[in-house]
Amino acid sequence: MTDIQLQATWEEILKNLENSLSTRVCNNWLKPLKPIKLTTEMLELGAPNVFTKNWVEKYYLPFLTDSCYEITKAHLEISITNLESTKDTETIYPDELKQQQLKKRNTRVRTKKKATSLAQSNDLFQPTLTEAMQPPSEMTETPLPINPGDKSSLNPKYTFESFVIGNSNSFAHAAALAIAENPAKDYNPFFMYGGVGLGKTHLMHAIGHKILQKHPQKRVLYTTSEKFTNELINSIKDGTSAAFRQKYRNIDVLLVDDVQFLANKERIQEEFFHTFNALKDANKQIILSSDRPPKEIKPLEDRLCSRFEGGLLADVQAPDLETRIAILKKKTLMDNLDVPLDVMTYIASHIDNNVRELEGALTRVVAYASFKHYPVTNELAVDVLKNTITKQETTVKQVDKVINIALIQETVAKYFKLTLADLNGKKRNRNIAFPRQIAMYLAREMTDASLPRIGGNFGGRDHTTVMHAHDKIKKQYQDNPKTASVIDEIRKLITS
Ligand SMILES: Nc1ncnc2c1ncn2[C@@H]1O[C@H](COP(=O)(O)OP(=O)(O)OP(=O)(O)O)[C@@H](O)[C@H]1O
Repeated sequence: MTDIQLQATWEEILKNLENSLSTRVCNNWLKPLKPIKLTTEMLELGAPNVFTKNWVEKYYLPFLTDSCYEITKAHLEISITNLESTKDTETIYPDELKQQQLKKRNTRVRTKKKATSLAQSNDLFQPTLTEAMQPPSEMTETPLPINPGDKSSLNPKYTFESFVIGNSNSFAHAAALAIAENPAKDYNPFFMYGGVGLGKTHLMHAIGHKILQKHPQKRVLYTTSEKFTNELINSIKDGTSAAFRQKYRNIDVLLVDDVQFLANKERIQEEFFHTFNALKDANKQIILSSDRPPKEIKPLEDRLCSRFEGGLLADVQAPDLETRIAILKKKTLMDNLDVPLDVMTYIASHIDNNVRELEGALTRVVAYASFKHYPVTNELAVDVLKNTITKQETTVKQVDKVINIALIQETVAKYFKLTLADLNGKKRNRNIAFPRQIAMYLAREMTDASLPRIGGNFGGRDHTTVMHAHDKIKKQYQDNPKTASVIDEIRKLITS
């Protein structure tokens, strides 16, 4: 049989496998195999590494045998050879491999125990371990190894183009872009932190995409600290630590989300520390995210904490009103949804500290409208979201008028002929700072919103800034008739 015939037969076998296995499994595990020899008795395949060989033998051999029969109508024995040079592997992990060979028979029992005791040392491991004992899951497994240019760990929707920049995330965005342009140059590691649903994951993926656009041969892997943990436990269980290390140390850009889950997991932290060092020493880019800064991840080994802090830290805060509206506008544009601006303003002014929830609210309103064949209106949004939006955030001063921070900001901005961006922005000149303080004062007086919530709506400002503005304007209202009449006039506009 010629090489071309061999290749064509193998391709037929592969194509036929797609009827019984998912594309992802075929792509990750079976397509990397190379046909070496086909006789009437056997098919010899080459695996790129020992891990793939073991994995395919363990889980996919019956599928291969069946598919071979369907194509060749012969009962072939499948033999898989590890194509990776043993010499090279030994240079990298001599101890691991020797140990593996020596302990081959006992490994399974002992490593299973080891994984179990690891798991028992921390409750958080319990579901993780259960998961680890399962056959490969398409959702949790990442391919081994990572191929150059492989984008499969990245969400195609999370790009720089779909990310809205505002005061709350401009620093993190600028840093992310700089790193994407020049990976492993100035900011390594890059550590992003901030509350839930504020765009950290989105930015991480955007970096990955951009790097691959510029350098299509780079190996980029996005993962979470939980996945890292699962894979490590799996590798201990299966005696494949060498393959685990090879995977994680043989990439150009490692993006690890939610590293706060490393807290309290000593053994995982140790492995992560070595992975981190290996990549850093090889001048590879590391990007991390967490819901809190490194110092607040506890307990976290000091050496790991100091490494996390050794690069660039960037916090991502809750977006201000303008950014929230812009995010909704972008989403409607991208998803081709027809939503009036006042509906977006209503949603954005009520859901202010989680973009995921903000997008969810928009989706619910649009879905409900389309399901019922209603037009998307403010009344509909109020109705659909009535259980999501707590009454605390708004005060109904008149029977049919809802007064909220957004309305106050819009009215004040209009009165002083400013843009919302100015009112909520960073500029401090008196013709902007004074209206801003009036708006903060009115927000405090006319709604039940808390000081931090008001501050968050004014470009992510601190509650003490709101307190100061409120006290100052309150005093002026009492002492200065001109200021008092301006405020009364604005108040009337708001309630009218
Ligand atoms: N500035 C933004 N522009 C566009 N979309 C955004 C922005 N910020 C967040 N999102 C969207 O909000 C959703 C949640 O963002 P993401 O998952 O990145 O948050 P996160 O900070 O990683 O949260 P978590 O800590 O829960 O993982 C995503 O759909 C993301 O695309």
